[in-house]
Amino acid sequence: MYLDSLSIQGLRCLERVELSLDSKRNVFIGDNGAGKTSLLEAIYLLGRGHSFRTANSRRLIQDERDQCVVRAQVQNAHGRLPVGILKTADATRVKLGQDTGIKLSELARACPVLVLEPGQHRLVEDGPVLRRRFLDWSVFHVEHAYHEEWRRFSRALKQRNALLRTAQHAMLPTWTRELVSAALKVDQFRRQVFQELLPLINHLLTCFLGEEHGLRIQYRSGWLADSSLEEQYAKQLSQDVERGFTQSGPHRAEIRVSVERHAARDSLSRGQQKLLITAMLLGQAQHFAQRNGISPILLIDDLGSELGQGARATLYEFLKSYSGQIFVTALDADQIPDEWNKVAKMFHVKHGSIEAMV
Ligand SMILES: Nc1ncnc2c1ncn2[C@@H]1O[C@H](COP(=O)(O)OP(=O)(O)OP(=O)(O)O)[C@@H](O)[C@H]1O
Repeated sequence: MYLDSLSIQGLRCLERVELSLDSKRNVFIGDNGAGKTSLLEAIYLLGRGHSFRTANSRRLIQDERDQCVVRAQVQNAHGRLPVGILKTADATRVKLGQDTGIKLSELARACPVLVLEPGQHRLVEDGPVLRRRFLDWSVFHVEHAYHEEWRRFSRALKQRNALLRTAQHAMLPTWTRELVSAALKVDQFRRQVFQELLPLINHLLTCFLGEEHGLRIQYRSGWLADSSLEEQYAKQLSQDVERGFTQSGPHRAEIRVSVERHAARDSLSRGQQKLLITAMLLGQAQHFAQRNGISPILLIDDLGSELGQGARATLYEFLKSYSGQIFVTALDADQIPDEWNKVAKMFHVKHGSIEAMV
């Protein structure tokens, strides 16, 4: 699966861009502020429905415009599929083939994409939400029943929370039973996928940080391990009523990353954090490929920045054997592995316009 061509209109400084792409490696070189990250943002938008830099679509849309549009031809095992996404300040419209009104989940399946970019230190530094999303991306892409179970869980949680806030609790046992049933499924999927991901990530951590890295990554379900979820809901009922929400469950799950009992965010340097995140994302890409037989699109912003020589060599080695399509940005061509000069398609980015180098 890869993007054959790409068209962008009205996204940040990219007024109108039309590109014919290489199925494997595409490199974008340009000065600060030229529009390189915006290009990656456009591709990410196609596969995720939102930006990795902002939750506010208005910022993504070029000043003076009221919408941005990204279109691509996806080449997959069944042939060519046109995909497109249009964003206004408060709406998103998706097109797959000739069909409009498509759900974002369908777009995500057609165009799986992962990004490695400087802002991702938040994956380590922020609370559990981003790490849950990290795991859920993998679960969604390898366990197709997961999405429905997650929706069932979210619906039951919403209903239970609404009931907790009223004085009418007659339906509470029914929705609690539904919540427990969906929660256990969600947890089971997550736990299984986490077990598959972990050895891949650990192997990459060893490559990047050496045998003695001391990092430990654990999955926590979102409720205490010493009793069943049903028992915990029974025990916590009066507190849940008092607070007006359900305190335990998959919505409180966590991927805990620690070094010698300390949270990773308190004990790793910025560079080590970057290596940890790189290992997590590359492990995720490998896992996707093992389970689906195809590799997701990899977006790498500012290739090689903040990495020492050894780590950079490990990353280049990984990318060399990566079978999926890769998009990288860099300030200078000398940040790009030498052997790529012959095989990659090179583009020059300047003031929001992008030209293939000849
Ligand atoms: N909504 C917008 N409308 C128009 N221009 C915008 C908008 N948002 C950002 N820009 C401009 O887009 C330009 C491109 O930024 P981008 O982050 O893509 O650059 P970059 O090439 O990745 O730079 P760097 O190497 O410094 O990260 C910036 O100059 C920024 O001012």
